[in-house]
Amino acid sequence: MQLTGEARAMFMASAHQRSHPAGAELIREADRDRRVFLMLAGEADVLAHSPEGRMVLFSRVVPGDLVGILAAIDGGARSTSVVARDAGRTAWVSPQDFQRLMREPDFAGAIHLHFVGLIRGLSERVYEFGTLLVRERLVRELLRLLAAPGDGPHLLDPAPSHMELAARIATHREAVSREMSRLARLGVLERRGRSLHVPSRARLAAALDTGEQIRPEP
Ligand SMILES: Nc1ncnc2c1ncn2[C@@H]1O[C@@H]2COP(=O)(O)O[C@H]2[C@H]1O
Repeated sequence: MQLTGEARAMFMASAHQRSHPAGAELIREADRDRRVFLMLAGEADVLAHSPEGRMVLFSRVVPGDLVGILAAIDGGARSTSVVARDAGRTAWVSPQDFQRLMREPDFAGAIHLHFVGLIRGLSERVYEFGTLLVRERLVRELLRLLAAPGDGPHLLDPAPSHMELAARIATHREAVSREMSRLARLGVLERRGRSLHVPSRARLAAALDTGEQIRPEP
């Protein structure tokens, strides 16, 4: 959730700041810590591990996002872990300061919008997991990752690994590798070094209709 404008200024007025290295566990699943973090620099993954060690990726935290709200609101344990993808910096407030901020209508309004976005995203994923094939889930996930609107060429740099994509769409790496090869054969994406090039979102979206009818661009 992006915290902007007045709500961000209110948060920063009570916040402490700290830097972290790549791989730092900013939040540990089931922990009792209840601080709320605002990402200032760097990115992080919201994730959980099954008892067998399988990773599920829920979301990506980018600069400007607020994370760690649930425990601060209900006093419960952390719902997931949040792990830094690279070196970065956060601002954090205590659960008591967060509760105080929540009594300010402007701040509470921003948090309500956050929960609406979270519920919409979760509903979309439950729908996808319940009804769609891996093939369709993968294309939808790639379209979400290609955040830029419009239909020009798009670049994911660095490209997400097949393992990461599998953790995002609740499948295994082999299934993702198979589908990525199929999409490359169709000419709707291309691996270029460490990045993934998508010439057209519309053509990638058309791959949702499956079939092998899409031809590589000349
Ligand atoms: N499905 C999800 N999508 C996005 N963010 C989440 C999701 N689940 C948990 N989080 C965030 O990750 C945080 C982990 O700590 P909290 O449970 O305190 O608060 C959680 C939310 O801020």
